[in-house]
Amino acid sequence: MLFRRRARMLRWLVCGRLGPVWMWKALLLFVAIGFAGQLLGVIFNKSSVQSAGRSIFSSPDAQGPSLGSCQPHTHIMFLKTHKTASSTVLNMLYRFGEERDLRFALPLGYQLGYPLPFNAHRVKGYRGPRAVEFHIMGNHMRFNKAETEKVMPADTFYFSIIRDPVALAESSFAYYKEVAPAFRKAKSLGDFADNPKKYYDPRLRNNHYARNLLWFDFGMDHNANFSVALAQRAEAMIRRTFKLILVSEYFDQSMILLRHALCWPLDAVVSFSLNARQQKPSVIGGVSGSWVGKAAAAAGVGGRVVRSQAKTLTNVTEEQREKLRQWNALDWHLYKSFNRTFWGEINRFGHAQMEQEVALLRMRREDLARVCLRDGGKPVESHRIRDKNIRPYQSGLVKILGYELQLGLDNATRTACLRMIRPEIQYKDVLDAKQFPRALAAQPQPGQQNQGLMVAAGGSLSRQDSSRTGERLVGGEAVGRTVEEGERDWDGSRLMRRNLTLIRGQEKGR
Ligand SMILES: Nc1ncnc2c1ncn2[C@@H]1O[C@H](COP(=O)(O)OS(=O)(=O)O)[C@@H](OP(=O)(O)O)[C@H]1O
Repeated sequence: MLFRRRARMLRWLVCGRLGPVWMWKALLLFVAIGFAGQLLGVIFNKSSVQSAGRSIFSSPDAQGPSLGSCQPHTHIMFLKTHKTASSTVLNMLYRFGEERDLRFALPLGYQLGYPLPFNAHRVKGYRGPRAVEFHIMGNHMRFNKAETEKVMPADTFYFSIIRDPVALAESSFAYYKEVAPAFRKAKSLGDFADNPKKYYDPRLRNNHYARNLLWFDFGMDHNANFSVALAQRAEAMIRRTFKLILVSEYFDQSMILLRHALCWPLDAVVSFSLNARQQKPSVIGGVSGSWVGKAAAAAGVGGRVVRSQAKTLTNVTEEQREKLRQWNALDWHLYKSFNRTFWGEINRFGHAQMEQEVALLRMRREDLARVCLRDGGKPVESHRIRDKNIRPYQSGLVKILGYELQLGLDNATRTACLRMIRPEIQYKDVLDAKQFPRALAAQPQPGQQNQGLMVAAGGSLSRQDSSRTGERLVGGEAVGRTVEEGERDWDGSRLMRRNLTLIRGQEKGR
C-alpha cells in the first residue's frame, strides 16, 4: 500500500510537477547543443585572429576611397631626414616596393654615404647613369641632386619630411648624445640650449646633429649665418626638386596627401610608428606635446646617476625652446615655410575630405594593429621582443621601442604584418638579400647580422662581421651605453654583464 502510494507520488512528480520525460529529453538535447556551441565558440574565437587576418589585407578597406583612374607612381625618391618619423615613411616604401618586386637603390652599408654629400657610387649595383632601372631610393643621405639624378629615372617623384626643430632637437639630443661632441659635453638639452656656442665646434665630426640638421640633410651649409635671402634661395631650390614636403606633427594628414600624390592604396600609407623613444609621462615636464620627453625615460641606462639625469635630459623651458629656434634658425625658417605650404595643400585638398580620409586611415591602423600586434599594439622595449630579428636598433641614452607580432597568424597575414614592424636595418638586409642573392649567400642570413644589440667588452667588438653593419669605435672610444647590471631579456636571461658596453650599428646612427 505504502509502496503503491510512493510510486504514484513519483509519477506525479516526474510527469506532473516536473513535466513529461520527452520534455527532459528535449532539455538535455538543448543543453548538449548549447555546450557544443560554446565549445565551437571557443575554437572559433581562438582562430578568429587568424581568420580575420586572412581577409584583412585583401578586404576592400585596404584600397581606401577611390583615386580615380590614376596610375600608381613607382619611381620615388624619399629624402630621409633625421629624427622626423622618416623610418616609418621608409617602412612604407619598403613594403610597397617589396610587394611589387620593385628595385631599390640600396646603400652599400646602411646609409648612402652619409654624412658626406651623396655620390651615385654609394648605391649597390650602380653601373653608370641610368644603366639600371631603380624604382625607389630612401635611405639616409645628404642630398645631392646631380648625383641622385644619375641613379633615379627622370620622372621620379621627390618628397621628404620635416619636423619642428625644437622637437627634432629633443629627439636628436637623446639619440645622438654620445655621438655628437656638442651634445656629449652638455648636461642636458636645456643646458645646451642656454649656451650652444660653449659646446659647439663646427669642425668636429658629427656635430651636424646639433645644428640645423634638416638644412644639412638637404645638402646645404648648416653653419651659414641666417639671412632672409639665403633662406629664400634654399627654399626655392627645395621646391624645384621636391614635389611634397610632409610634416611629422601632422603625420596622418601627410599620409593622405602622399597617397593622393602617389596614387597609392590606403594600406600602403597605413603604418605603426617606428623608432619611437620610450615614453614615460610621469617624468615629463609637460614641455611640448605627446612626442616629447620620451628621452626622459632612459631608465635602466648607465645606473642610477644617469637614470636621474636622463629624466631631465630633454626637458626645456619655453625660453630655451626659443633659444633652440634661434640656434636652428635655418631649420626654423624651413619648417615655418613648408608648414605653410603643407596647409595650403590641405586647403586645396579640402578640409572635410581630409578629415574623412584621416578618420579612415586611423580606423584602418586600429584594425591592422588588432590583427597584427600583441598587447593591443603597444610598442615594447627591445629586449622584450621575443623574435630577436625584429628588435629595433638602439642608440643614445634612450630605449627605442618595437613591436611584437600577434600569435597564431596564417602565413600570408604574418608576412604582411611582419613587414609593417620590421625595423629599418633588418628590412634593408631582407631587400638586399632579394636583390643580390648571390652576394649575400656567403654572408650571414638577412637580419642575423643585426640581431639586437652588439656587445663589446673592453672596447673591442665581439661581433665578427662588423664591416657590413659599419659598427666601429668612434675616436677609439666605445660608443654606446653601459647597461645596468641585472637588465634581463624577455625570457629572463641576463641581457648584459657588468662592464660590458653596448655598441650599436654605428652607421645607422650616424
Ligand atoms: N607616425 C609618426 N608620427 C609622429 N612621429 C613619429 C611617427 N613615427 C615615428 N615618429 C617619431 O620620429 C622619431 C624618429 O625619427 P626617424 O625615424 O626619422 O629617426 S632616424 O633619423 O631614422 O633615426 C621618433 O621621435 P622621438 O620619439 O621624439 O625620438 C619617433 O617617435
